[in-house]
Amino acid sequence: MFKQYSPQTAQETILKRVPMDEFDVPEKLLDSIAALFGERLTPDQAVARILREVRQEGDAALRRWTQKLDGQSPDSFRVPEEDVRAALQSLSDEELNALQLAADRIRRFHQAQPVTSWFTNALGGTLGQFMRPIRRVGLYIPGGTAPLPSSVLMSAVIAQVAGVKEIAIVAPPQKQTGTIHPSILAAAALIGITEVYAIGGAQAIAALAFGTESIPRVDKIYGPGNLFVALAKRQVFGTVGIDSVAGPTETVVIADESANPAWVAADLLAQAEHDVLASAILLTPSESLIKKVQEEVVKQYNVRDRNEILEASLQNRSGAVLVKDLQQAADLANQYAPEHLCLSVSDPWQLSQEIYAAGGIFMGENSFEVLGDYVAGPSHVMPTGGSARFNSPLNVLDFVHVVSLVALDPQTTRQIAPAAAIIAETEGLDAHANAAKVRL
Ligand SMILES: NC(=O)c1ccc[n+]([C@@H]2O[C@H](COP(=O)([O-])OP(=O)(O)OC[C@H]3O[C@@H](n4cnc5c(N)ncnc54)[C@H](O)[C@@H]3O)[C@@H](O)[C@H]2O)c1
Ligand SMILES: N[C@H](CO)Cc1c[nH]c[nH+]1
Ligand SMILES: [Zn+2]
Repeated sequence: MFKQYSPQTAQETILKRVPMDEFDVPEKLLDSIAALFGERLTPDQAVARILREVRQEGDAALRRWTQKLDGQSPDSFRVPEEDVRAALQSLSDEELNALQLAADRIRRFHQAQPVTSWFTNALGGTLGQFMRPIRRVGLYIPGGTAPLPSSVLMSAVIAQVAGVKEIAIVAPPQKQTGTIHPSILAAAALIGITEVYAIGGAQAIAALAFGTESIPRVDKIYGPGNLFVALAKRQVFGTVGIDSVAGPTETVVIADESANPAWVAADLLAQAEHDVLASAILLTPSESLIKKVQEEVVKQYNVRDRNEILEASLQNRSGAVLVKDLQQAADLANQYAPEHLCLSVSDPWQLSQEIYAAGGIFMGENSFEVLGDYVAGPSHVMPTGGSARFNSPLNVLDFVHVVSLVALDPQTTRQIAPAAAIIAETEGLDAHANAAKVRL
């Protein structure tokens, strides 16, 4: 169930990075797409069709796809504000306290992030950069396999820290109740957000990107989601901003003999339960640790009711790789650029010096990854699919943008305008040159 690989076979299989639209999608998922769309389409093609239809037809297409994919035909997508607030009653004090603790830690962590406007007088007059919050943002909250109220906090609190004025949340309606899971609504209410829409998947991303009769479009879309959500975000980029591609969860654990095999197995299983396309990979120079982890995986496998998902994700994109040494483990991890990288080794600080491509590094067994999912402080919305080579976990900078400020004094203007005129003439742009010369 949790196979062993050599570094070479791992690189050809579980560690191989392919663009998201070329994912080796399980046959069962392709069959479900064919049944839903009436023809055999790749996930990327299916997403393109949903986006096109919502863009052209607005709410009508949104309703049609919500019916097809989530089995609901709502009169209105907006969850009434009183229902959002009332959801707080659905949680126990214990649950509310845990969410409050998480929200407080996420807020304090992000308030410590330096994000400041700055100015200089060194170039004549004043030049600088204003940091301005993005005006209206849309946050996707996953809810297909499991409702994730933690994702509300892991994105919305950061938007609040950045000073975003309008925050809209979308999450899929539950098949059983026809509306969003109350824990998601309660997490929104807990931090004072009440603009919530019960739509999910690619159709929700389309609504946020293009706007519909009932959903005003946003300036930038954030948040994690399954393959359909991630592909949709990628396809609408340009029409709106997106944070990053935060698709199916990935965890790499680098472990040595000092690691506790039961804990390593628990951490791998935890992330494998997210999605049939999730990946959970162990890199270790210890064959005996692999054996023990494999035994533990089997022992701990019966985690609640997620066996079907676990089985698929452990088969598809997961496994243990027997490496030569920890340096080779670090090299493979850097090539793969996982969302989460857990260092269950005797000296994680030393090994961390070798790592340059990962969404987040979890140092040693006290800092296990599930704490990062919920309460540590940094956002759990992290880049996947290899995009951790160039993207970052969600943070305050994602919710602001730079506006340049040019306020020159007359003396500097006179001094630099001739150079502007010369460059304009070099470019053959006479009107530009003229605009500089008429000042001289
Ligand atoms: N990278 C991160 O930071 C991060 C964080 C949290 C969660 N995640 C990931 O988020 C994902 C959550 O996925 P989920 O499925 O539970 O919820 P989801 O809300 O992302 O997706 C559910 C929606 O997918 C659409 N959908 C389902 N099957 C479809 C099909 N065959 N064709 C077209 N659309 C279809 C439906 O509209 C449904 O509403 C997981 O992959 C998890 O690993 C990632
Ligand atoms: N592991 C996910 C990030 O990839 C975040 C999450 C939410 N709830 C549980 N886990
Ligand atoms: Zn998780």
